[in-house]
Amino acid sequence: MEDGVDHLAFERNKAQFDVEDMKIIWAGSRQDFELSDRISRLVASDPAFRKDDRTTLDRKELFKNTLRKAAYAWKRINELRLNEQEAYKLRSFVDQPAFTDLHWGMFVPAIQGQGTDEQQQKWLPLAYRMQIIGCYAQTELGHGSNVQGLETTATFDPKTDEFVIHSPTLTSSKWWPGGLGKISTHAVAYARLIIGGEDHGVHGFIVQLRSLDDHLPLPGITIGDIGMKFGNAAYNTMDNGVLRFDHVRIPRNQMLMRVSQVTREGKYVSSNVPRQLVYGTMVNVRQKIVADASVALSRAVCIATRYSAVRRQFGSHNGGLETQVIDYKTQQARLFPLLASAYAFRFVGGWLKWLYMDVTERLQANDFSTLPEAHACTAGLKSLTTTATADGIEECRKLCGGHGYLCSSGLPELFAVYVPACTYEGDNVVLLLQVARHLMKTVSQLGSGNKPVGTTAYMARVEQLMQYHSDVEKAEDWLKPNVVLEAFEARASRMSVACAQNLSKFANPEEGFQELAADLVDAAVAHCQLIVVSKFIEKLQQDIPGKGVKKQLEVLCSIYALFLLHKHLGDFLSTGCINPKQGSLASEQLRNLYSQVRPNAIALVDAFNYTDHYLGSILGRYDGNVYPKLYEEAWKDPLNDSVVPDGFKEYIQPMLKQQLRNARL
Ligand SMILES: CCCCCCC/C=C/C(=O)SCCNC(=O)CCNC(=O)[C@H](O)C(C)(C)COP(=O)(O)OP(=O)(O)OC[C@H]1O[C@@H](n2cnc3c(N)ncnc32)[C@H](O)[C@@H]1OP(=O)(O)O
Ligand SMILES: Cc1cc2nc3c(=O)[nH]c(=O)nc-3n(C[C@H](O)[C@H](O)[C@H](O)COP(=O)(O)OP(=O)(O)OC[C@H]3O[C@@H](n4cnc5c(N)ncnc54)[C@H](O)[C@@H]3O)c2cc1C
Repeated sequence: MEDGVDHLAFERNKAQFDVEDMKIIWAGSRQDFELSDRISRLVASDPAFRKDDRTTLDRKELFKNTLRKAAYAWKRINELRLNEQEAYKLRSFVDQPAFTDLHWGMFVPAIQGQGTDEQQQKWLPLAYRMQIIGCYAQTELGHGSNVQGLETTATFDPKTDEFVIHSPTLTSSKWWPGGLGKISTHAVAYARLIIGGEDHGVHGFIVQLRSLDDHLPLPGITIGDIGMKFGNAAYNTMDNGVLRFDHVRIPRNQMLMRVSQVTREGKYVSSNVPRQLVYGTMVNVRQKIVADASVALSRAVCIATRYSAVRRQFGSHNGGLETQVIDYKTQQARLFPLLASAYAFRFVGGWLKWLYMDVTERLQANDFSTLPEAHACTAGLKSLTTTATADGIEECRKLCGGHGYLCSSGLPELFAVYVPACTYEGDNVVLLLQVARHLMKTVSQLGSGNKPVGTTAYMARVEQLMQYHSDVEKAEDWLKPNVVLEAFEARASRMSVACAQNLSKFANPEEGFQELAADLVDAAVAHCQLIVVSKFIEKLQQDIPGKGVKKQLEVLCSIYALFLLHKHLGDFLSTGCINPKQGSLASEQLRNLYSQVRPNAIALVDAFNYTDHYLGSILGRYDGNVYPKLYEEAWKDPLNDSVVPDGFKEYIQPMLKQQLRNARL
């Protein structure tokens, strides 16, 4: 509370649960909470990390400022001897996309996942000490989604024991990699491996791009930034780059050789591992993106919830206070499902992290059985959560009315930084089509003795689910986890089965897949929503300590599920899982649940434990002291540096004088 007054204290006093205990649940454990709390305060209290001036800087200033912060963060990480997890937290709380995200988030994991032991021993220590800085150069001007369509070539030259990396066409120029444009010294670059004229498909190669002495591009390398992106500051702190190779030579041992190798004689040898492991880094990052979705959405929801309790419109009687906008049922129906989604994504993110760790351990033991499940879950949940989060942030902006459109609300920048998550690491529709393929394969194998496992295990009960009709009779029935779960399972399996039946009418299955793509995407969404709902329900079956905490989570879980049911009512009705009366009972129950959340709303967003620095929003201030601070902030705008603006005398005054002369004539 910067001015010592807590304008939201009366809201905080209404809470029916222990917010400190909820903070632990949100963080994952007491240890995680303490770590986040400590590092976020460290960043917030250091003036070198201030970010309130960010939207007024031009691109060059902004970029230089990003470099300064990244270097300072690295200095602090070393001075304080932070471990990997603490360092990651520090970079996240600095809250400014930078080349370091790609270095630590993709370059290092690509070498860890796809490099041999020898390659890891050579490259990782350099990367860990940041003596080299790397990026992930996969996407090209002509191809992003279609990885197999990449055109860059890596041709083996047996005479010199080297690969020749080349960009044969304009469209083969690497385009988009973060950190590439101005900073990276190295890249893991993806290229088609050509040996003796034979194309062995796309593989990863470690390529040095710039001199470690003067940072100039090495011979044969053309490199630069691809230009200004959506939003003002937002993602423009990142140097997304373009790169062309003109017959650049690298030693043979710089091909990442865990999945397949090229021998000195030029023989291509595949290890006994699936070739899809070349895509492993993307699976890793998609998993992280799901966990991050809950962070981005919760930030927006925290801002919109606090501001909705501060903002008043209409309803004043006899000069009394007007109504807090959070009390309007329409505001609740838009805001509280987003609050519930933030918690839902938090828990499914935690589960996905476990799934990823599990598949990683199995892969190390040469067990590849859960790879398709891990790919489908990471792809589908990345798509579902980023779409909902991007839409949710924009909805939060609207929930804040006009003031939400000000940069000082923090929401425009949050949206602009976040929205490319719907595209990067796989376009969300393209990824849902991968889930759909997994579902169609699962359905086609039903009855073959190949029992569906993991998140598709419910399909084993397909016959029962095809017969299912909800037995909900009253609104409270929708609070029973099994009732909700069965309805979601029945809807998802029926949508998948309907797609499979329609596909079977096509002589050419691939043609059918293209034709039915929109329905397949809907089926994939239904399946992914079921995963999120079921993981929320599973979370509630764990021991949840703290006064009133479990009750609040039960309410949020029901809101999340019933909101989806309400939003996709067409699916539930058209598949015959529920009838219209049961649909209206779900809506009735939702209204009850919103009333239960209302007194707890502020405490539920306090549980995210965000500092004012991290939120970066006047509307979302912890103390709710919005109006004086908005007023104060306006005067800081560079336009207000002078009373008469630059350009007035040049352009406006002559116009005014001309009008005056005309009027006199
Ligand atoms: C924390 C870090 C900061 C974040 C900053 C983010 C910065 C952004 C970085 C980037 O964007 S990097 C570039 C990311 N690019 C993409 O995500 C491209 C998206 N495209 C693909 O992933 C793939 O090309 C595709 C869409 C999955 C299709 O691939 P392909 O044509 O090769 O496959 P299919 O023929 O459809 O499938 C073959 C077979 O392989 C299975 N499979 C596909 N992908 C994977 C995978 N990642 N892991 C495991 N298995 C995979 C697929 O299911 C098929 O299986 P079967 O049906 O044959 O059994
Ligand atoms: C901010 C940002 C950062 C990035 N960082 C990196 C990075 O560090 N490294 C890197 O290598 N790449 C990076 N990328 C690139 C990113 O991974 C690609 O943009 C992404 O994979 C989408 O590919 P695309 O651009 O080719 O889209 P396209 O595939 O061209 O998509 C265009 C449209 O076509 C549709 N579409 C495409 N294929 C199909 C299909 N089979 N069926 C139906 N519809 C289809 C899509 O849904 C979309 O609507 C970044 C991108 C952005 C925006």
